[in-house]
Amino acid sequence: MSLTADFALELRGVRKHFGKTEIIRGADLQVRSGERVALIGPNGAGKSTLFNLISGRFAPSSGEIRLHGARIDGCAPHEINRLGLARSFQVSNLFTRLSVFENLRCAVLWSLGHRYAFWKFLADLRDANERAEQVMAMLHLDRKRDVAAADLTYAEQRALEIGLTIAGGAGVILLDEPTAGMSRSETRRFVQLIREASEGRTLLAVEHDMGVVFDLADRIAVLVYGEVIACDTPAAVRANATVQEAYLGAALAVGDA
Ligand SMILES: Nc1ncnc2c1ncn2[C@@H]1O[C@H](COP(=O)(O)OP(=O)(O)OP(=O)(O)O)[C@@H](O)[C@H]1O
Repeated sequence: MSLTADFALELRGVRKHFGKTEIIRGADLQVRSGERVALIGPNGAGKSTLFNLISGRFAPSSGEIRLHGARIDGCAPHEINRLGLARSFQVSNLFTRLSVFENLRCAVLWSLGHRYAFWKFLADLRDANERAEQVMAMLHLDRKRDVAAADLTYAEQRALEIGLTIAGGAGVILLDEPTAGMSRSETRRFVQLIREASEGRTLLAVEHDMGVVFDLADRIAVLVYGEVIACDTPAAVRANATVQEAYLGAALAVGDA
């Protein structure tokens, strides 16, 4: 099988060891453009490590990571970001003293890059204002336009955090446990918001809440001991005996309890 640009994101035989311990052990994953994939697996399976590899925080020990067909393994995080992949952390990216609007405008301006011509900056600023307003409306944060990020509710901060990735122009978004720490009703609303905001974009999300996973994902990738043991539709993954045995049986039993 050849590597192609048909996939927004592709991992081939990715390995990562820390010292003598191999944490990611030949992970393969293909995410199509516009697809929403949830990455699940038991604690310590390597989900965060995989995100760190994709976003450039760590370089793989071996294997390939491709974004729209181009190799990104070994690239710095800011280079990968410029190529259109953004990672949404749990609130850590926000400028807490800046308003909602200013945060979004900063993300747009960053994506436009620094061009040291004043006339160009003014034109960019107009575009950035418009884009920031659009994303703000999409996130239903227009009523909080001038509120400092620090004064938003937790769910609003998470929404703004996702907004930064979108305002920055990312086509591929990694979400770290998007609904962690939210109440049931917040979670329901937030899943809907993620769905709307990610329309036309590619999403890879680590999520522990199986309700969210099965509600949001087009496909579910199951990582166990550093290997992707299945990547399929929610129904197929639910019915997969190996997944049941390795992880999902226990996770669903806990979720159902
Ligand atoms: N920088 C590092 N150096 C050494 N070991 C590490 C490093 N980062 C992660 N590990 C180890 O890799 C393993 C996988 O950790 P990771 O956080 O990727 O798992 P996870 O699937 O995200 O777990 P969880 O669901 O609990 O967040 C763990 O045993 C962890 O201790």
